[in-house]
Amino acid sequence: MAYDYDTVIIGGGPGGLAAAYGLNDRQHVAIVENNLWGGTCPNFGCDPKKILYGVVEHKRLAQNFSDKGIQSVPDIDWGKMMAFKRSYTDMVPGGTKSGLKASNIDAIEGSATFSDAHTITVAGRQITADNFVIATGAFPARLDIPGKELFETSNDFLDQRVQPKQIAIVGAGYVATEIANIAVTAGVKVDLYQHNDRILRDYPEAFTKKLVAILSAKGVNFHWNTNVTRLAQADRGVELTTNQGDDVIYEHVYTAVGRPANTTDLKLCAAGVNTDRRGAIQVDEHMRSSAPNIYAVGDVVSSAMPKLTPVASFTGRYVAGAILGDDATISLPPIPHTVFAGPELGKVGVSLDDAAAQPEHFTVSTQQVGSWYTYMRLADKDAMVATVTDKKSGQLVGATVLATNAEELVNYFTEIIADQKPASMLGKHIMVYPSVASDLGYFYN
Ligand SMILES: Cc1cc2nc3c(=O)[nH]c(=O)nc-3n(C[C@H](O)[C@H](O)[C@H](O)COP(=O)(O)OP(=O)(O)OC[C@H]3O[C@@H](n4cnc5c(N)ncnc54)[C@H](O)[C@@H]3O)c2cc1C
Ligand SMILES: NC(=O)c1ccc[n+]([C@@H]2O[C@H](COP(=O)([O-])OP(=O)(O)OC[C@H]3O[C@@H](n4cnc5c(N)ncnc54)[C@H](O)[C@@H]3O)[C@@H](O)[C@H]2O)c1
Repeated sequence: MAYDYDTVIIGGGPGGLAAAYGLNDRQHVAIVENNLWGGTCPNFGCDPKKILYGVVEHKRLAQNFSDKGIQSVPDIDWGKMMAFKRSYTDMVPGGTKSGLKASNIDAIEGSATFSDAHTITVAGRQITADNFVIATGAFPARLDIPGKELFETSNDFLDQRVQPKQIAIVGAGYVATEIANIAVTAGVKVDLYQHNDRILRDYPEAFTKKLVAILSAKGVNFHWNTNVTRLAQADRGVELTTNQGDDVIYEHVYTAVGRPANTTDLKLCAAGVNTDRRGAIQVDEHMRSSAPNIYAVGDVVSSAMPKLTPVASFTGRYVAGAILGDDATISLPPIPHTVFAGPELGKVGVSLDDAAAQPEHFTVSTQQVGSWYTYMRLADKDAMVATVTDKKSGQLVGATVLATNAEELVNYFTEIIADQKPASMLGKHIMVYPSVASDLGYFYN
């Protein structure tokens, strides 16, 4: 049977785009998007977040140097900071769409729903394809409480035109920590409500406790072991009630309690695509769903794979190869993570908790590096680095870093771990001195 396309991709974010650009040389390809071309990362995620982060980091660094030659700490002009962000984000959807056009990929606008495994409907038009790739990402969850429609999301925060005086954030994961840091550094009063007593549960507690102390010193007011039970519209904002008896009015209350897969409107059952109980698409080791011609990539997938842009792109490229006939199963390289929280907290490979639980296999070395030259000159007294080495092979297998520019050090560690180099190779090359890379040798010698 002749289909309209060889492959149609649903979702124009990093995962979908990587799949489309992996196929367009060899196949007739279309991609469907129901919001902004480019998806979450460049429009509502990583990129705008890091633009705002770059601005507020100047204030944090100036504060660190306030008794070291910097005479006045700058104020942040929120409106100009947001305009700077928009000077980037405003270009993203148009630029993405023209790139698709130039590459002969049909860019179709509207929401896709399946009517069978080879047919979708978009804006009333039926489109058929031999293969589909679902790359619809994730959406911000809201607690199921009275007034939940009053929650705003990280999308709203990243496009907040006027500087608020006082906001509440619910949750203490990646999104909450990063927007709390941007807001508080810019001069907003921030209350953060967390249902248990820690932030960033996937990071070691010794590191997250330090980060909590740093964020508290900046002014973030943590409400631990507190459940938000109700939101209500008030004259001057939103009234937030908790099980601890708090009753406070905020200009904005942001939800940051996780991002479930975005599948509710796809009518997946019509195509025979199975999901887990949270709606994420189940795939095999070829990223293929329960319908053999339908694949899934990126944040929409049900798996332990981290929900990050480079992972979405990696899985998109992998699926393009699988559709073109490569039958190798997917194998992910070590995946680095970083929370941009002023300073950064990053990690890669074997976690400190897993290493500590297997002392016969791993050596953990934790170093307070605030007095090292690199961090001393950045006035980063809290800097801390832990490495995990495999006892038998001597290879570096994991690292966790809390420091200014941690993401750069984590990237170096990622290369060394991915290349399966012995830890003793760290620092064997000549690096620019002084730099983050020129410290590598010190972690082992
Ligand atoms: C505030 C924030 C900060 C982040 N920061 C980082 C970071 O620093 N580093 C990092 O690696 N990751 C970060 N992430 C995560 C990153 O943005 C995601 O992992 C990445 O965007 C996932 O890509 P994706 O292609 O799977 O999904 P998405 O980028 O979400 O793209 C999915 C697309 O599908 C579209 N869509 C959905 N349903 C349909 C439908 N039925 N029909 C047509 N189109 C549809 C959506 O509109 C969307 O454009 C951040 C996320 C957030 C929210
Ligand atoms: N720098 C980055 O790489 C970056 C930045 C932002 C987002 N992301 C990605 O987006 C994903 C989603 O981020 P997120 O912060 O929304 O999720 P998250 O999983 O990181 O954090 C969710 C938070 O909500 C809390 N929570 C969960 N259920 C709750 C409930 N019922 N009541 C109250 N609190 C509850 C959790 O304890 C946790 O603190 C991340 O896992 C990450 O993959 C990455």
